[in-house]
Amino acid sequence: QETNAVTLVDGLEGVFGKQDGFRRSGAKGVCAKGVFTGTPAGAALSSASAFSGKPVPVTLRFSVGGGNPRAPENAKSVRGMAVQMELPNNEQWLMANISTPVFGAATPESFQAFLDARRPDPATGKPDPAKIAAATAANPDHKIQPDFLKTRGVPASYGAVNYWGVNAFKMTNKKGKSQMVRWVFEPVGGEEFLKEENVASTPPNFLVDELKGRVGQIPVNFSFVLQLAAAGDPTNNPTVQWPADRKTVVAGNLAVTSVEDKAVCDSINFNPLVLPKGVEASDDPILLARPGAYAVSQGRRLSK
Ligand code: HEM
Repeated sequence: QETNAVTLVDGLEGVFGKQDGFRRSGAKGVCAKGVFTGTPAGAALSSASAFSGKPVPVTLRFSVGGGNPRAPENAKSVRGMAVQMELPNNEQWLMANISTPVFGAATPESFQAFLDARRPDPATGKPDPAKIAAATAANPDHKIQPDFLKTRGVPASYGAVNYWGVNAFKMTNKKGKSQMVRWVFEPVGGEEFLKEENVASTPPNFLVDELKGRVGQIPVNFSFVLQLAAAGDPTNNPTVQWPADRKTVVAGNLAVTSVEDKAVCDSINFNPLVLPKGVEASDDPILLARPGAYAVSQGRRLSK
């Protein structure tokens, strides 16, 4: 069977159920506003106006990975931060970043197999462990993201965890020089995780109030860090990290300034291929599969 935008969203609905009105992934979340300010080091890599040094208004959406609108937040699951920058000349830069440096599958076909194996068995209402084991054996890339999550705690705040872009992108500067990059938003105050002994007693819905409190009390800032590929680093596999010693550049700062009503984000589809001049997609098949699936999900959630 062919894998496409519809089969992928059907796969998400198969795992999480049809949750009318909610995103088919990142279903549980909260909207926010902020300001992005680029650095000269960013401008040296990309001609994008985001790096002009002038403050850029942004709409943000923080979320919990997956299609469950009631997902518990005291769990070692994926957190998301989606970003919509409003740039001059009607340009936008949209991103949807996650709290792991890798994705759960290397290709759309492998992600389809990951989802299909986790669809609950109608007889038991639960996924069949044998099907999951068979899918993992056939697709060893399924192990990489869960293995990473096991090495981390439960994020203590939407405002204090790293958010990686995961997919590779191409940046081109004013001189026409191009460089493949990956990015990560790193909280300026460092990452914060719940103490193991406090996880069980932490309420399953603490993240929105925590973020409101944090934004009201302290600056909530992230550094926007670019990792520069060297020759031969793969740009088409979101489960393979580049070596940790690759050069990094602080290309900007993101300040989260307010928490907003859900409605502010409902109409936004954080299509990661809406890019400004100076930034282009890589050949990563997962990246290229995302816009179609997001559009199918958006159509379904806005119509029902
Ligand atoms: C083929 C692979 C993927 C598929 C099929 C997929 C599918 C989806 C869908 C259907 C949505 C809901 C969109 C909406 O209703 O507006 C979504 C949201 C999201 N995805 Fe993906 N995704 C994929 C890969 C990724 C990757 C690689 C990342 C991270 C780099 C990512 C991060 C996110 C985030 C953070 C959200 C929530 C965005 C928001 O707040 O609106 N996804 N994804």
